[in-house]
Amino acid sequence: MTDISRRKEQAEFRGFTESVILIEIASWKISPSKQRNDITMHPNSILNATAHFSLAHFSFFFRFQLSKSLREDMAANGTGIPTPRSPLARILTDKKRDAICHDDSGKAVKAQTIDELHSLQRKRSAPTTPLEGTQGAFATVSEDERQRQQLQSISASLASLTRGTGPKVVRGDPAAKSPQAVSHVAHHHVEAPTISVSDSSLKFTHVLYNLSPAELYEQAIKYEKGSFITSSGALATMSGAKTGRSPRDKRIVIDDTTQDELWWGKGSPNIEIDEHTFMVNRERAVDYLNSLDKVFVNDQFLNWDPQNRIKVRIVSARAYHSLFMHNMCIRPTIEELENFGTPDFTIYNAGQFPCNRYTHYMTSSTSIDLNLARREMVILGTQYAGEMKKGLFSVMHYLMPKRQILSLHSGCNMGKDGDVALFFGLSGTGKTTLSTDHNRYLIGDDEHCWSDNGVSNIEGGCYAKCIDLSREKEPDIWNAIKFGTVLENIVFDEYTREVDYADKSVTENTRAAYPIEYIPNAKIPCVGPHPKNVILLACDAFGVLPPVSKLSLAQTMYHFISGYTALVAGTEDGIKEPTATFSACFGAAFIMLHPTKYAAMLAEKMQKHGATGWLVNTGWSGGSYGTGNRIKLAYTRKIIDAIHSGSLLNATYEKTEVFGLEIPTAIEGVPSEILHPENTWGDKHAYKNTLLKLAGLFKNNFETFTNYKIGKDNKLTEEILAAGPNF
Ligand SMILES: Nc1ncnc2c1ncn2[C@@H]1O[C@H](COP(=O)(O)OP(=O)(O)O)[C@@H](O)[C@H]1O
Ligand SMILES: C=C(OP(=O)(O)O)C(=O)O
Ligand SMILES: [Ca+2]
Ligand SMILES: [Mn+2]
Repeated sequence: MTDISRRKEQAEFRGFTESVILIEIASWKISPSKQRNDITMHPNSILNATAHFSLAHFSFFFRFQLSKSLREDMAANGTGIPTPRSPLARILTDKKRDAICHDDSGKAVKAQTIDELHSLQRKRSAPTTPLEGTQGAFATVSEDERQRQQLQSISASLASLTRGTGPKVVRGDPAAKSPQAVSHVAHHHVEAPTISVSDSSLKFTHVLYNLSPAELYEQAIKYEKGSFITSSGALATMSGAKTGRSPRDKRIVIDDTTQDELWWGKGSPNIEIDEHTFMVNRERAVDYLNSLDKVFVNDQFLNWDPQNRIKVRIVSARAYHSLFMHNMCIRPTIEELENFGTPDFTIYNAGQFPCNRYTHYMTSSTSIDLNLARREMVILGTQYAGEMKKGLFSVMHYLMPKRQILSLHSGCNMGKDGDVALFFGLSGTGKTTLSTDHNRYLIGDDEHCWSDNGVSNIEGGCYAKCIDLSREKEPDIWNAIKFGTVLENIVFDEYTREVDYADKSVTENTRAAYPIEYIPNAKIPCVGPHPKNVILLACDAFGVLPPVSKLSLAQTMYHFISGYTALVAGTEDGIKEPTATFSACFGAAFIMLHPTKYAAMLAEKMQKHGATGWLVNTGWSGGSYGTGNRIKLAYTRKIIDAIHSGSLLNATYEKTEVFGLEIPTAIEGVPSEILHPENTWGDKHAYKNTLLKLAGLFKNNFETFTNYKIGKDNKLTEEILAAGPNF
């Protein structure tokens, strides 16, 4: 049914119900009834009440229910006249005061005014830790003092670095004029600046600190255009002009330390800016945020490994951003929040405000700037929330390797026997889909750390692609899209608020961000033992990589450093060719050090813990994009099952030409003929040409890495160089 005809039908249906009820009410009015005395509410009152509702247009469902039962009744008694009985609950009238109805069913509410009545609705949260005992830094301070310190810390975050003082901050929504908020005003400013400084120093910045999802929903719906509640309870939002990340606008401050430590130059995601430019953008963001009525502040954690937890503060202007990060970072308990102290890293998200293109190094109106020395990130000119998530991931790619911990752009899950699998892959290759597995515990879908103690998730939530999402194929993700979940850039039915996941009108990159515990078999805390399987996912739109191959350690390293995937050319007209992407470590956009540093750590850990590497093609089979088809998700899941169970380790293998990949001859639940891609191609000549073409692309890409040594071992370096395609 088209949208227009559906709406027309809905309108007609409403019109129909409306006329039915008017007829019904009219017939009630004229029908004499013996039992009239028993009807405790005069039908005229019903008439008046209903007519009133009808005019107000609020009572659609009420009226629908009423008219439906009346229609059923008329059909049942065959008279066309409803049996005069009240469809509503009985209300007893006072016999003595005839014809006057009053409700004496309950006690009167203890309130003199409507405002007083409404003040009863919300009970104060009982958040505070008992002050006695060993509760950390704040154990000896009063609740007032603790709140003062917290506001001072936020004021310090928001301070202009040229004016020397922080803004005056006050807790709470400026729209809610509660006496408590006013009392904070008097006590909690940082310093009293004189009027000569500037008008901005006279103004208060209201801080909405770690709001709950319900509060953030209210903020979003009240103040942010494009915020709606969908039929499943998720919050639909729009990210504005940018519906994906802007890697070319990412900038890293180059200083004496980062100059030597980071990966710069060809292939690197790190484009430099100087310290001064960072400060210019930081000031721009801070001034913008302080000019607003209110800002959102989230204090949260990264990394479930308690020894390597990072405290992050996110200052943003939108409830959307605050709820997104609430879902994506680890949520502190009330006690943890009270003892939060100073953050290790701060994001200033002024995404609605552009950067100034007259500023040095700026090539567009968008800038995402990272300053590792200051431990700060500034976002200007993009509201896409994924920038915050992946920006923090970049930070972890710097901080963790310094502690000998490997940071991984991978999904991760664990079987009932404690067998852990990692799923590496670029965007859209299946990390989220395949790590979310009903038969296994989900540790995380995107960002992990591998330390001497095992694996830990960096995040507290998942960020799933929603395009063409179906309940049947991905039930756990489908069911996670409920109250609390942020749905970005999706399209929904105006009336029913049902999401149309097939609709790409806004973007193909529609997303859902939800807390990890929305997945029923999430492993909380999100940590696990050392991985047994390392699965490299490539969505090969050329259709020449096998659905699965077993890799040697050298091959695993070769493919890890290559980081290949091929995306379909997209929906644009005329472009038929798949486009190969090589992204070192399956996440070149986020790594900070040279790829070989991560590769060396991965090799060492895989060797030490005896993990097996696998290459899984979640892309095309039977021809390239345009001729063949994407490998069925059900088959990929069977392949992954066989890896997890260990049965694939013992399969019979044959070696492919060119890439030298070991491919199994049979897997339970997967048609054997698809396991060798050549079998699925009608045109064998085309297959060979495409295979050679892809091999050439691999070779070209790897040239940049041929001069590097991987780890301390010359032997491994040579093996890795030999592990690429041979032709
Ligand atoms: N054979 C397959 N294996 C994995 N994903 C598939 C397959 N076929 C289709 N898909 C779709 O591809 C997308 C993979 O995206 P996702 O798991 O979010 O990737 P990532 O987390 O790596 O960015 C999902 O929309 C999924 O439904
Ligand atoms: C959020 C992202 O991750 P992924 O697509 O890998 O899930 C991203 O790349 O912007
Ligand atoms: Ca609260
Ligand atoms: Mn993902």
